[in-house]
Amino acid sequence: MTTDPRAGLRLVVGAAIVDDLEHPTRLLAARRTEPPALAGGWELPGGKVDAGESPLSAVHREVLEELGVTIRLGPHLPGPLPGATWPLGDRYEMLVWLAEVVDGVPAPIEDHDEVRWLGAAALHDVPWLPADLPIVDALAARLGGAFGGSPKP
Ligand SMILES: Nc1nc2c([nH]c(=O)n2[C@H]2C[C@H](O)[C@@H](COP(=O)(O)OP(=O)(O)OP(=O)(O)O)O2)c(=O)[nH]1
Repeated sequence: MTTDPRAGLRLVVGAAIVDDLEHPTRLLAARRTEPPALAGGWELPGGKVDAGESPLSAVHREVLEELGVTIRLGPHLPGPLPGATWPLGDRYEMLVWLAEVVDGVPAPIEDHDEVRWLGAAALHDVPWLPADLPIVDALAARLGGAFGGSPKP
């Protein structure tokens, strides 16, 4: 018998908020304040899907709670796991959508102390949480190089 090493991962949802879904030039990054082990790391706004909640409801709820904005979702940014999710360590997997703001101005209301719009040249200027690095690289590729890619070794 085989066991799926990813079975039982808790689902997290994340929004890759860009300035314009049709013509993206900047990505919104948010700096975490909690827990201490992750504080100071930059991430996509989002969070855990609550019991009985749909992933769609969860991503809208989390972004509104954290940044005070309403978003419109674009396509998924598919990850490598079976559900097109991205691995976040060995406890979580994250479903990511591209998104844009339709109401409000993003502010670090809850769980973050800074938000920043990153253009192509600055995409890797912030210390992303380790699990987010491949996601940021995929965003760069997906968006046609508008954001640039990882620095070449
Ligand atoms: N939201 C989010 N979480 C991420 C990212 N990258 C990453 O490793 N994580 C981790 C951090 C956490 O361990 C976990 C998500 O939990 P969270 O703390 O954001 O969830 P939440 O807002 O529902 O928090 P809580 O109410 O349970 O405290 O995934 C990311 O880009 N966005």
